Amino acid sequence: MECVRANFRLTRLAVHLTSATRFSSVITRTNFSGCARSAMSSSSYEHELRVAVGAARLAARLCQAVQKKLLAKETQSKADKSPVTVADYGSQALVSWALERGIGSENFSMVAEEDADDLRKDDGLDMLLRITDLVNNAIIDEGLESSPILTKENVLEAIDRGRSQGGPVGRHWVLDPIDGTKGFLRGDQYAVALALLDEGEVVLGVLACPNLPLAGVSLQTSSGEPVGCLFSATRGGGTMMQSLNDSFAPKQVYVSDVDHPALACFCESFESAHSRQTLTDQIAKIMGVQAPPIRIDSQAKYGAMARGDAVIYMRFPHVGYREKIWDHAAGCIVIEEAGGVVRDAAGKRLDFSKGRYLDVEHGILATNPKLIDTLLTSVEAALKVYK
Ligand SMILES: Nc1ncnc2c1ncn2[C@@H]1O[C@H](COP(=O)(O)O)[C@@H](OP(=O)(O)O)[C@H]1O
Ligand SMILES: [Mg+2]
Ligand SMILES: [Mg+2]
Ligand SMILES: [Mg+2]
Repeated sequence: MECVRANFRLTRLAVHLTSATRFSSVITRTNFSGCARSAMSSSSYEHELRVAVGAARLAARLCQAVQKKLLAKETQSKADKSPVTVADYGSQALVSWALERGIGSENFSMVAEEDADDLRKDDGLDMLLRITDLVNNAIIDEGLESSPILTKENVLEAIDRGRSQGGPVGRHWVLDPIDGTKGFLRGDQYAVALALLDEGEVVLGVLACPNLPLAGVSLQTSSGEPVGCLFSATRGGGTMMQSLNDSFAPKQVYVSDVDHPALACFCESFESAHSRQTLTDQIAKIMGVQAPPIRIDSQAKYGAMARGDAVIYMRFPHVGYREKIWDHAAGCIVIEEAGGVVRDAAGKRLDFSKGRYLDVEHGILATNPKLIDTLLTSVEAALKVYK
């Protein structure tokens, strides 16, 4: 395994900095004139990137504060039985607030995982008050305002700005305020995942991963290592990684160029309910992958892969599950701009333009261009047996 790790390191090529990627965590209050807007719609998305990084970072700080002392009463069970915490809601409210402040409210559209329905009920009031406190404190701690500015009604509105249906026309922000809520509750990996869709294409993605080791994840990852990574990508601009607390400057990252399956390892969900791990074991076996999988929660996997920690990503939900765009949009561009390939099991690119859902054939795969054909052939062979 150590030899595999050494191989990963070799794939981390030259570090380079660009002015576009020297991010500031400050969120600017900007009202764009029509003229500024058309200049802004150039392909660089520099301003949007700066605002998105600031928003994701602000939300990640709230999540970190909550994860340290989460109480049982601060978690709800949604209609589909999945968990949602004060941090999921707080993160969504903060990102919504920060995006609107930085980008402007005209034509603002956001497709986000959470909504405020349960918080509007009588028994949601305690939780709403706690979220309102958390959000205001995060804004004050960041020095963005000097006193609380959001009422509980403002918080409800900010959360519910995420109800957009997305689609192929115009711009839509895509937010998973905490991806990997189960990992978050366990004290493991999670990510604040934010992407921008422009005319149906993902053009920007940010993944804030507060618990991801800076030095990389592997089967031997130990506790006590420095953690907290932020990945960001714009279409055509590459993928950058920096530390969440700014202790080192952004550097460009690349997927592994390992071209032999025997030297590759794959990553997948920690939760076996989220992906068919017996199927992925079979695919790995057919392919000739020898290392056991690295199992971690959330799109932190996409970030880890983008910097070469793992060579392959596989996700095969159980029959009947429909993927959502916020679970993959940011991760997908982070991998593609690091030189990787993301496909469904039929070899098609993921289409984020169809609304809130992401319809994929069987599952989602990612690897480098050298291994994608072998991976797809192995998937096809395994699916014939384990459909
Ligand atoms: N039965 C299921 N099958 C596949 N994915 C599921 C699932 N139930 C929940 N998920 C999704 O899996 C995401 C976590 O991904 P991972 O398995 O990579 O950690 C969850 O995101 P949230 O935690 O944002 O709800 C959720 O959207
Ligand atoms: Mg969820
Ligand atoms: Mg998610
Ligand atoms: Mg979530």
